[in-house]
Amino acid sequence: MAMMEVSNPATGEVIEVLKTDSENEVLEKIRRGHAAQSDWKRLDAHEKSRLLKEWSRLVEDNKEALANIITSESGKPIRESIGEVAYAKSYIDWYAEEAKRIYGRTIPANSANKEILIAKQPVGLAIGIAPWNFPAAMITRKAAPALAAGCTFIAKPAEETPLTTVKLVELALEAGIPEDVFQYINGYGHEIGHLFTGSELVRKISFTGSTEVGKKLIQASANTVKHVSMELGGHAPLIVNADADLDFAVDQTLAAKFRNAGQTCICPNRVIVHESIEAAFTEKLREKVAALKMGNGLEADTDIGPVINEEGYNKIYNQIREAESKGATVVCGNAFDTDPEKQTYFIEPTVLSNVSEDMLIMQEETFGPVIPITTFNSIDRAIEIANGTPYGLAAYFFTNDYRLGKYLHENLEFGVIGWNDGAPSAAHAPFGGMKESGLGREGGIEGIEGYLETKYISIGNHIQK
Ligand SMILES: NC(=O)c1ccc[n+]([C@@H]2O[C@H](COP(=O)([O-])OP(=O)(O)OC[C@H]3O[C@@H](n4cnc5c(N)ncnc54)[C@H](O)[C@@H]3O)[C@@H](O)[C@H]2O)c1
Ligand SMILES: N[C@@H](CC=O)C(=O)O
Repeated sequence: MAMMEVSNPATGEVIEVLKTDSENEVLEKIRRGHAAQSDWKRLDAHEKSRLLKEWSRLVEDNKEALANIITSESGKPIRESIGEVAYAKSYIDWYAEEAKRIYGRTIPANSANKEILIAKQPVGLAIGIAPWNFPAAMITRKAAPALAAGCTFIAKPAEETPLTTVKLVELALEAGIPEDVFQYINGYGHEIGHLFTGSELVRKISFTGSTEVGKKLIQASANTVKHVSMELGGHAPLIVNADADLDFAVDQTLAAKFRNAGQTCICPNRVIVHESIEAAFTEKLREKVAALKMGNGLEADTDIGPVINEEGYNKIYNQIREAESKGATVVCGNAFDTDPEKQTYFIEPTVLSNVSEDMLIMQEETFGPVIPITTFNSIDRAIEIANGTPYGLAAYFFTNDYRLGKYLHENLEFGVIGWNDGAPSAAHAPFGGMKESGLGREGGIEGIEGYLETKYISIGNHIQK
């Protein structure tokens, strides 16, 4: 029997040892999820809605416990984990309502004795594969619309953070959602992924994670032509124009960048500031960044926790060192506190200036607490830098000029835009990326569409008077 150790990235302590599902157990859960599909699909929409609302109530009642689990297994500061539970719950609340709003329509036919009706049906068993950086919200953002649409659902959490999913599923079952309707599978994605993509019983894969794994899943899903939605990596630009409200832009940059120690898919990774305000912006940012407290997320005053693991740490470390070797200036930070024996990896929040586009940090997703600052002197140049990436998830800009804002919005190739807003995510809005950042949208009315088939019936031979 294979076991999986879950440890706290801030202390290295093992929190729990979980059994992983064997190949047969994975296939059995898929079979059970598929078998439960027809009853769940038939359950009336108001009852599905009620069950989701009950799940939401239990999540609220258990928010401290859930937040503690999130912080213990991911290292995220506890304040942020409380925020993540509220964010995760907001998806359940939204889709509890949307369950009752899966509408069809009628189309005028091209003959008097015909009628065309359009209906929506659940796609079938869906598997939701989630990353470690938002272990609660990335599960509810998939499970809630799937269940609301009438799909049975299996959650596959990241190997670093399975305990949040275990608790969320326990609460869902306590709420009355039948156990074969909502299951989880525990295991290493690269070992069991082929069982999901290879099964004809799985009709949809909803994945959030790296672009590299997302591409593999799209390819492997082609054989059985599954529905896929892909929320993949990002490399968000943040543009600050000369007319921006500087203090506001600095505060929003700080909040957007250092959430979860910079390990958020929509964290600004490339700060592009008008050359006339670079010195003032950088100095204000330096002051605030230097005041952030790094430490164990379970301590209430921690602002920045550790990065998740050695691989993440090495990537960030190399990006900083490579930028320095090519002439970047360290404005603040650049200290490392690691204990490879305990597997704890802390990186002090760092700001780099004099950054150029040939540096790795401007080309690869960072997923860490580092802000590289570069400058522009014309808005088209800022757009060129911003769009110069295969990623297209989120972009931010700060300007009070309406016409400029509209121009930026039209020309930035990103699915989520924050205009004078460093926190654009919301359960009621369609989150997702362009280019290599993904396919499909999660949240909003769009977020349930990916779990629905569109079917039409053309009815002929009406009685003619
Ligand atoms: N676009 C978004 O909404 C969004 C949100 C959060 C994170 N992310 C991205 O996620 C990445 C960080 O998360 P990560 O390191 O956990 O990503 P990852 O791709 O390594 O893993 C994500 C999940 O995929 C599973 N997995 C890995 N290989 C698999 C395979 N071959 N088949 C099936 N499943 C497999 C893992 O077990 C994990 O559950 C970053 O690139 C980040 O930008 C994107
Ligand atoms: N931070 C994202 C998720 C990706 O990391 C969100 O705001 O939903």
